[in-house]
Amino acid sequence: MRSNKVVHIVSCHAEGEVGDVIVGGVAPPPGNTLWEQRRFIAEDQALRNFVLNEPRGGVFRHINLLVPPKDPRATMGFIIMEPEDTPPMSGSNSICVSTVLLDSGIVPMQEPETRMVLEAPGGLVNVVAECRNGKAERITVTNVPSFADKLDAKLEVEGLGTLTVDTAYGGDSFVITDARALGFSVTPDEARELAETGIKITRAANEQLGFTHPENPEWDHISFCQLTMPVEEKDGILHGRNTVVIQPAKLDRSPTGTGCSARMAVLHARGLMKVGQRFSGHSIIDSTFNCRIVGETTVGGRPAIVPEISGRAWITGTHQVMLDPADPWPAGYRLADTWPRKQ
Ligand SMILES: O=C(O)[C@H]1NCC[C@@H]1O
Repeated sequence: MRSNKVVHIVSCHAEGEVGDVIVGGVAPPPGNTLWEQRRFIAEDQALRNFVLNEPRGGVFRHINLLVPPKDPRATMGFIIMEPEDTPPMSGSNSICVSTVLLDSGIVPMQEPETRMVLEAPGGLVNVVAECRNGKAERITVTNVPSFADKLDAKLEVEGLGTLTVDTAYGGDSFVITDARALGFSVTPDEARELAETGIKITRAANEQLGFTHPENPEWDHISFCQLTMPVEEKDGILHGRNTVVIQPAKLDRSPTGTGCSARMAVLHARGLMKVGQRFSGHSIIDSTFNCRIVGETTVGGRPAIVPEISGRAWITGTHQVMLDPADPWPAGYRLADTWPRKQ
């Protein structure tokens, strides 16, 4: 066996969505801020291609790179690599990162509760981990401020007609629309069609509505389409099933922490959710994130909420990803059978 590169990865998933964590073998990328380091990773593509492309990765995979924090309040920084994007923040990935940091002993665990601050490219997030018998059993993340952008916008989508949609930011940018109006009930048998429909909606939303984060103009597109089932109230808690379509055309297996944050921002903007109220987001595989609005704030002068998301993650393995110097595909490859062109 020979290799001129070894990347050490602890694999993990949060409520079904893969969020592997690089714990060694990669030097911190250049940059004075986490955002500049994120930009380097996104533009350079070398690490992204090495770990995400086949034969080492695949379209189902998200990988997080641990980096020393730039902000002295944070214990650790992390840069999220999704199949096509290198986003400001991610709910499932932040839950995986927290779990790997604690369960693998990188950050000392305190039972029954460990608190830490993590630095994502999109800002600081507070983490409270419920820990028992050496395992971080539940991770609660106070997400970055989230806000509704456009409510009840009209969107023309080829083959679907005129849809009514909302756009919102919850650590990443969303177009949100009613799944039932499109004939879906968000069940696993619909997965392929949901993914193809969501990608069409995201493309149309980027062409017709657009999005620019008011305090970070570099985040200037809509990343995801969230297809939602109606909200129902049970015992004072709002419940909502959804699926989130990730570029190039895959569904989030988790209820999507940034998506639940964006949805709560929309509910709050409509007066349908107040500070302190709880929302349970349910995914296409019936996993759950317990969410809450913990406060109100502003982003670039517009009303915003401070969302909390809570879920569980489990380590699935460890890997040493290597490169044989004779491998003819050192950057790997993508084929459109599983990895369609980004739209
Ligand atoms: O939970 C989330 O926010 C994410 N899951 C994968 C894609 C999103 O970043």
